[in-house]
Parts: sequence; C-alpha cells; structure tokens
Amino acid sequence: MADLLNVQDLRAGYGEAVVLNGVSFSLGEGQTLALLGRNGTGKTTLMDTLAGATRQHGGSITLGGVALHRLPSHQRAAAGIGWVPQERNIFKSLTVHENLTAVARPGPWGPQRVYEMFPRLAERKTNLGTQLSGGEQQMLAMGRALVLNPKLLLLDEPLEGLAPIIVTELLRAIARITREEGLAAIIVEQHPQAILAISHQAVVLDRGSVVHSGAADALAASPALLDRLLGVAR
Ligand SMILES: Nc1ncnc2c1ncn2[C@@H]1O[C@H](COP(=O)(O)OP(=O)(O)OP(=O)(O)O)[C@@H](O)[C@H]1O
Repeated sequence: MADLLNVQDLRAGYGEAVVLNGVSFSLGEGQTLALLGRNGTGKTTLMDTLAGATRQHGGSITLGGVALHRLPSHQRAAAGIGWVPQERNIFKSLTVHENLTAVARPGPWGPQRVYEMFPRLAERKTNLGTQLSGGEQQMLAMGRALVLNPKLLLLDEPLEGLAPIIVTELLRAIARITREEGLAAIIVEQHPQAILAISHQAVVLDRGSVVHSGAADALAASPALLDRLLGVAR
C-alpha cells in the first residue's frame, strides 16, 4: 500500500525548545493511526507540527509526496491536512452553517453530508458557535475539517471532557468516517482502548520520541505492554 504520510526524523518544538526528537513513522492511504502516550510526551506538539503550527527544526514531512516543511498552516489545509485542534477553534460568532460554508472546498464532503453524519448539527444550523454544547462544538470542529475535503484528518483528543452519550455518538461517527468512508486519520486519545479498537496502527510517544510502533489490535490485546507504555492497563 502506498504511503500517504511520511514523517522522517522529525525535530520540532516551540521557539528554540525542541520537544520532538527524531520522530519517524508512516501512514498508508485510508489508514487510521492511534497516537498515544502519557501526559506531556509530545502528542499535541506532533499534531500541531503536522498542521504547521510549531517550529520545525529538522527532518521531513510529506503528504502524498508533497513536502510540507515550508508550507504555512493554511496551505497545509489546501494540501490535504484537516486539523481538529484540542481547543476546537470554531468561529463562535458565526452560525453552525456559516462555520461550514466559510471554509468548504470542492469535494465529496459538503455541509449536507456533515449534517447527515451529525444530525444534532442539522438541528442547530442557525445557532451561533457560542450557543453550542461542548459535544456539538466538537462535532462542528470535525465538520469544518471534513468540508475541507482533506486527505488526512488530525483529531486531537476529540472525546475529552464530553458526556458518555456524546462520546458514543462521536466514536460511531469517527469509525464511519475512517473505517467506512476510508479517510486517513491520526487520533490522539488519553484513554486508548476505544481508539485502538477502530485504528489500524498505533504509535506511542515518550519524551518526544517514538517508543512503540505497530498494529493497533496487537497493542490492544497486550495489557502488560499498554501498562508499560502508558502507565496503566486501560
Ligand atoms: N506552547 C508551548 N510552548 C512551549 N512548550 C510547550 C508548549 N506547548 C507544550 N509545550 C511543552 O511540550 C511538551 C509536550 O507537550 P504536548 O502538549 O505536546 O504533550 P501531550 O503528549 O500532548 O500532553 P497532554 O496529553 O497533556 O496533552 C511539554 O513538555 C510541554 O510543556
């Protein structure tokens, strides 16, 4: 299978500070990768670096053969990165529908398809971002990334702080988008079992380096290894 994303010997961080030190991995088209690790190990820094929001000190990132290194964030979106940051960053003064139409790019994903995926958003089309619950904001943030018609979706802790019923709804949508619709994704999660269950690959970071890389189902089936890598057999 052809690689969609190739990360080689990546060094990146904030200003002069280097957080990621020699990170390498690749991801095939249509594959989902669970990005795991204890707190503060560099997961968000890696997502932000793929999206162009940190300082890259060395190494390379290619998406579909295109080098991303010199591209600013908005050009990476055009190159195929659909980034859903931890803070969600929706436009709070715009309506749900305006949030989606403001960034939509040509392709199979448009606002209508987002509403089919997230019926709650369809009901809130004319509500402002400020009027949405945390779960609805997360759905809108994902919808906004989807209407960019990306090649790779980056989801940074999409389930954090949400009620169990919303977590179930979001997990079902994420599984549909990745497993059924075949969109490649990298998903960061603190509680890995649910994400490992829908991922093909797993990468574990520790202190800015990759300490484990392999099949997601093998890691999910190894509580002792999960315990060693993440601290608890979750
Ligand atoms: N804006 C920033 N400026 C400087 N250092 C930062 C910044 N953001 C994060 N760091 C540092 O980078 C390191 C990695 O943090 P990062 O947020 O990437 O980890 P993480 O694995 O995503 O953690 P968590 O699970 O807590 O979100 C930490 O030492 C953190 O203090």
